[in-house]
Amino acid sequence: MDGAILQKGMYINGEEVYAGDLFAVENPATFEKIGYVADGGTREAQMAVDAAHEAFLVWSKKTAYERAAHLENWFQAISERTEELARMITLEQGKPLIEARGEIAYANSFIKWFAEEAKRVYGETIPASSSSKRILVQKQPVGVVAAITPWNFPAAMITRKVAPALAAGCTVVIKPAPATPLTALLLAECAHEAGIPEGVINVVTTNDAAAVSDVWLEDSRVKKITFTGSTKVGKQLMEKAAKTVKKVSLELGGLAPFIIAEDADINAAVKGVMQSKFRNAGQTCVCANRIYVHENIKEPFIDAFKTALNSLRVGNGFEQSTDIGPLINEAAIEKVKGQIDDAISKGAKAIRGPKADERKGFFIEPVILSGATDDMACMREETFGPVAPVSTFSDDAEAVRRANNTPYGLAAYVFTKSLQKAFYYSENLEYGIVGVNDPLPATAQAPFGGMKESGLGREGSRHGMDEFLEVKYISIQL
Ligand SMILES: NC(=O)C1=CN([C@@H]2O[C@H](COP(=O)(O)OP(=O)(O)OC[C@H]3O[C@@H](n4cnc5c(N)ncnc54)[C@H](O)[C@@H]3O)[C@@H](O)[C@H]2O)C=CC1
Ligand SMILES: O=C(O)[C@H](O)CS(=O)(=O)O
Repeated sequence: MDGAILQKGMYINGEEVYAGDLFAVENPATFEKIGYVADGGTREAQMAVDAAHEAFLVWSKKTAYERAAHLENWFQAISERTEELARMITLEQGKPLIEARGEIAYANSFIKWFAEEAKRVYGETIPASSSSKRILVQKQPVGVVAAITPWNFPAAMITRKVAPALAAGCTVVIKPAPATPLTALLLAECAHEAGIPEGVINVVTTNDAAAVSDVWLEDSRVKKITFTGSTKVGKQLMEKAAKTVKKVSLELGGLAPFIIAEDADINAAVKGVMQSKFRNAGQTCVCANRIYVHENIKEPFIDAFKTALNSLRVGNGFEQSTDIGPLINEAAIEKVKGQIDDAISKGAKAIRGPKADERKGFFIEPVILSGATDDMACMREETFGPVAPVSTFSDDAEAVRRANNTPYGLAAYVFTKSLQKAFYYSENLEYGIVGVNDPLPATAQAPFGGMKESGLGREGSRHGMDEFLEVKYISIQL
């Protein structure tokens, strides 16, 4: 092993912990090893819950104002290390540096938002039907929370869970994706610097996700599982959580329809689909996955879309000209290529954008698939890549029917200038998030989450606090 590069232990009970083995973290744009990280197992998983449980007894008894102050200090520490954090995201995940900087700001906005929400965890009194009784309702933290997070937003998917958990008075054990553990450890370092007490935040890095998460799922001291990732894994976690009736929040896969109504501003629609489709190389759960354009405006839309596609640059995220970085791994490349081949075999026409310079890396050029039909894999399965299938529709009812014809229900988009169409679509689309002329709706102030098999619960907004709180009814007989 090259001793010159980064070597990091886990962060448990305020200390750096090694487990004997290490696993490598590689740059998806160059295949270079950027660091080695401790490969935790069941012992470290247990240690983390022990630490979080001990810390919960004190952290949960702090006032909301004390917890808010700690979160504000964490926010400040992250703000001061934004560039370092952003560069780590680009190194281990590949996204363009400008997007990585944006992710740190987005991640930090949850810490700022929930530092404020901590002070607004209101209870209530309810008029009793008996004159000799008084009814109180209090909200209390659920306890130790286990967070299992993905590689596509290695910072934001952690703070979107940890910030409300800490604000509510919970403590956390985190298992980041093995592809992007270094960002998670840097966030923990910022929390340590900010003075968040030992045991409140714990990070267990591992190449054996199931071994670590099974310890947490079986431990009755862990009261909640919060997960972002594939629907397949989300279902497995939900099933295992049932054994100890843990609370569960799931942000799972999407299959976002992007509908362009007959009256839409075509240039605005093209700009919107470029932002939604190609952000993070298409590796977001809310990316436009299926583009439905009214048949009467298909040609001008495709022409404008093709021009915009050709302006994209594929390359290393550290190069200022890069719009699309690498995908996360070989399996992602194979999955995306498979969907493209399937579409072409079923009659789609591929309009390919610029290739990456010939060099290493999990690069794939962006592509529009014109003439897409709903039987194609790219129209039925989450792509997680820079592929834009375009299909036409004749009327709004058809567009809604086809958009809803999926087990997924995370995000949907509609571009129109008509108020009537805006309300028709937004009220009839079966999705937790509907962007009306807005391709980038995600923000800390708003509830983010899916319907159907795209998940359970909401992250962000005041709703994000409820996921980490128990509602206690206190009845007093006078
Ligand atoms: N909704 C979203 O934001 C995301 C959706 N995905 C979808 O999932 C597909 C596969 O991507 P992956 O990164 O492989 O997602 P994944 O669901 O396999 O991984 C997400 C997290 O779950 C962990 N994990 C995996 N298997 C586990 C198990 N059996 N028990 C406990 N934890 C486990 C991983 O280590 C990672 O931390 C993507 O192509 C995409 O379609 C992936 C990442 C984020
Ligand atoms: O998991 C994801 O892909 C993110 O939640 C998407 S967003 O929050 O950055 O829009």
